[in-house]
Amino acid sequence: MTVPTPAPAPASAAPVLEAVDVVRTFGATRALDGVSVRVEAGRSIGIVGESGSGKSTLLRQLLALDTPTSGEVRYRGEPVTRRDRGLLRRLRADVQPVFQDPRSSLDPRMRVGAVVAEPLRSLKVPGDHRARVAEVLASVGLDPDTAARYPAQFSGGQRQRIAIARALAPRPSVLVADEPVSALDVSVRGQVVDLLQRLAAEHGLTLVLVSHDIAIVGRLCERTVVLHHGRVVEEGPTGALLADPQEAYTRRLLAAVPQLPGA
Ligand SMILES: Nc1ncnc2c1ncn2[C@@H]1O[C@H](COP(=O)(O)OP(=O)(O)OP(=O)(O)O)[C@@H](O)[C@H]1O
Repeated sequence: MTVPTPAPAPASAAPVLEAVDVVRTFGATRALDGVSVRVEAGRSIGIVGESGSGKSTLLRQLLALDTPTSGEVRYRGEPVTRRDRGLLRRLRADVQPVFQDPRSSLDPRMRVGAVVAEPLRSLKVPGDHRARVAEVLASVGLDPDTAARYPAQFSGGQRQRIAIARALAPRPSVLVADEPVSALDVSVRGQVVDLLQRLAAEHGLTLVLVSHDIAIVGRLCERTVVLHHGRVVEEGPTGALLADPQEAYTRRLLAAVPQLPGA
C-alpha cells in the first residue's frame, strides 16, 4: 500500500485575517499601539501577554466587533469597514468566536439545540439545522439528546464543548478563541485543549487563540505573538519562542507558566 505523503506546507500561506498597524485607544489608554499580525489560512496562532496587554482588544478587532482608532483589519485581503455589509456577513459566517466562560456565553433560557443552531439562524444558513446540530454535537463528543436539555444541566467542560459546537455549526474556516479553558476546572482543561487540537486538524481550521497561559499555546499553536502594553514585542514559531525567548518580557511570562495536566 502506498501512503500518500502530505505536500510540504508553503513557507507562507495566504492571510485570512490581518491586523495592519492597528491602534485602539480608550481615552488615554492605548490598548493597541500599532499592532500588525497575520493570521494565515489553515495555521494556528497564539496571542499571549499578561492581563491588560491588549489580547482581547486585538481579538475583538479580528472578529470585527470593534473598529480600530487607526490602521486596518483585512479579511481575505479586503479592508473590513462597517459600510461593507457583504464582507462583514462573509466574515461573520467564516470567523467564529469561542469565549472564555461558557456560563455567561450560553443563554440559560435556551435549550442546547437552539443555542447551537443560533448562528445558523442568524446567518440564515440554508438546510436542516436539526441535523447539523446533531452532527456538531457528536463531533465535540456530546450525545444527540444533549440538544433537548439546558446549559445549566452540564458541567463547565461540557458547556465549553457546547460553545465549541455552536462555533462550528456554520462551518467556519477560522476559530477565534479567547481564553477558552481558563474558566474551567484544571482537571478538564487538557481535554478541551485536546478537543480543539483534534477539531482544528480534522476540519483544517485556522485557529487564533488568546491565552495568558503559554503552556496551552505551546500545545495548540504553530506561531505565537507576544503582546506587551498593546505592542508586539516578540513573534515567531512557538517551539523556538518557548525554547529561546529573545525578550526579557517573554522570559518573564515563561517563568510564570502553570503546567497543564498531561503536558
Ligand atoms: N471597553 C473598554 N473601555 C476602556 N478601557 C478598555 C476597554 N477595553 C479594554 N480596555 C483597556 O485596554 C487595555 C487592554 O485590555 P484587554 O482586555 O485587551 O487586555 P487583555 O490582555 O485581554 O487582558 P486580560 O488577560 O485581563 O483579559 C486595558 O488597559 C483595559 O483596561
